[in-house]
Amino acid sequence: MEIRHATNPTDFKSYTTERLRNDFLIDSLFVQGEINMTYSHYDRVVTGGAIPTSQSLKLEDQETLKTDYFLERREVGIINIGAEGTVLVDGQAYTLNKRDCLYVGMGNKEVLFESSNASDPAKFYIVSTTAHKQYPTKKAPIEDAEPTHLGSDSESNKRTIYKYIHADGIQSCQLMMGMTLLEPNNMWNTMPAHLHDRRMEVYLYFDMDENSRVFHFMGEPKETRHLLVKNEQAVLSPPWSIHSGVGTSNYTFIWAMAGENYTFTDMDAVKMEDLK
Ligand SMILES: O=C[C@H](O)[C@@H](O)CC(=O)C(=O)O
Ligand SMILES: [Zn+2]
Repeated sequence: MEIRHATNPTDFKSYTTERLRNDFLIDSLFVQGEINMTYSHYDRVVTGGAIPTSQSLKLEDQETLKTDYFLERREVGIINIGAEGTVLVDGQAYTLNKRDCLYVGMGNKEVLFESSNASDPAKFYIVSTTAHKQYPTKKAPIEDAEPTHLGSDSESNKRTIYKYIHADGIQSCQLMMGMTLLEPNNMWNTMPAHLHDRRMEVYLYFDMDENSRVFHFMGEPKETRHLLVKNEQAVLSPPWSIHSGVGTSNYTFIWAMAGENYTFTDMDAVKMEDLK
């Protein structure tokens, strides 16, 4: 598992493009036949991708976690962004179609990923956080997620936020997870921007063409930077950073949060005049 250390906003000001990408961009999550994970020291969030083909893939990394099994002291949210697949949780099978979410609680010893068709595999996006008690394993298709309609055509940010794992949905210790779908011809997310110094966040951008890019904006409001993000790449957002993006064409993204509180609406809006 790759380790990403935390940084502070003062040092961040001097970072080059290369340093920004090394620290905050997760550029190869999804590789056929592999499970790839990145461990961030922001709230100890593990971000991963798994594309099982002919063989199943197992959620594990004892060497990094030094626990007997992955979910000994953790919980995990899984969203399939590929074709149909199955997650086996201690032998219990959960079939996930594209955009279905599965929460697996602390204490489950074995989590296996499988694709229904090796030539058209599932793509499991994984976000795991530390946990202190077991909540029930639960599956939710996007239809069961709570929708919030935001934005407008005139601002090019008309979109729907679907919350899967949150206070009024699938219960967890600290993980919050959902998906934001932009309406066709709408390219902006999360603008006006916000902060929540109580929680870090991870964005996964997907459903993009090979040559499309998202300009993802980060940094303190008065000191912004950007990352060029391709299809199926993720960005780690420090608690002190804005997290907003604009695409060269349409895209979808999954957001996940962890930290001090469990209040989705706890966001400090950034005034346009304060953005630099
Ligand atoms: O803290 C919450 C997260 O940044 C996202 O939910 C924002 C988002 O999906 C959007 O505005 O489209
Ligand atoms: Zn946010």
